[in-house]
Amino acid sequence: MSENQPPKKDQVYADPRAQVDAFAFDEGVADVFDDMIRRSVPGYGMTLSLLGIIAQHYAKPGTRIYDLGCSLGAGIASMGSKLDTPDITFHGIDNSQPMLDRCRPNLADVDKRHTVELHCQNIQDTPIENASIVVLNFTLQFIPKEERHELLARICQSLVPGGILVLSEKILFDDPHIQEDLTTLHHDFKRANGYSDLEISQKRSSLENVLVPETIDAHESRLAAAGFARDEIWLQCFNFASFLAFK
Ligand SMILES: C[S@@+](CC[C@H](N)C(=O)[O-])C[C@H]1O[C@@H](n2cnc3c(N)ncnc32)[C@H](O)[C@@H]1O
Ligand SMILES: O=C(O)C(=O)C[C@]1(C(=O)O)C=C[C@@H](O)C=C1
Repeated sequence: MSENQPPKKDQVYADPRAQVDAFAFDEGVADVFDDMIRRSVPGYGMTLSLLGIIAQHYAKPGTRIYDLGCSLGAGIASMGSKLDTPDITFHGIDNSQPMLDRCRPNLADVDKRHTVELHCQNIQDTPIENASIVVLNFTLQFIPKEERHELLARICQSLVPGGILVLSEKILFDDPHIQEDLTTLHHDFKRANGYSDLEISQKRSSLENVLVPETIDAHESRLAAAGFARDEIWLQCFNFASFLAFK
């Protein structure tokens, strides 16, 4: 993602002899993360580019925009590089130092227009205030299920009137046939992007109990319980969906 270096290819799960450990956002993953997420999440590029348009609509002068689980800064770059709203401060939060170490160089354009603060922190401990936009782009799925409500309730309380949450997640389906088919289509997408069957199955094992997806109903019930007045899915690609939630 850095403008100066060619993207590094994700081969984290390509070695047949390697032990498959629980998935972690460590140096090895951070080093190839842009390639990994683009080849793994259908609609990721579209999610990012439309996030820029969403930000132009909902950002309010004198407020903050939070990207919780900002990784390499792709969300902040997409929102901030064209945003003209004055007096915006971006807050990028991630608890992976290897991610944040590689983040700032990707924000050169945003840095010219807005203040950007990066914090290495658990998003569950991050004070959130005066927010017009909060983004959880494929991050809530890594928070223990029973702790998700509290985070969303805090986010809702922090939003200024007219503020929004963008929540993107891998999702589950109640119907086992649909679950099976959309999982197969997701794996077909990965194969079409050059991943081998071994890489797909090793990554699947490593994400087991680390990335815990839920159904659309479960997300929408939690958003309502957390205080959001309404929400809608604005993008879905196979088993990945993004919600817009309004205070
Ligand atoms: C799938 S990545 C997010 C991708 C990124 N939002 C994007 O759009 O490119 C999930 C990120 O959330 C971070 N993360 C997971 N749990 C976290 C937590 N409890 N606190 C802070 N960051 C967390 C990980 O380190 C990782 O960088
Ligand atoms: O590869 C998968 O199966 C995924 O679920 C993709 C996913 C994600 O949704 O966060 C999983 C881990 C990495 O962070 C990148 C992408």
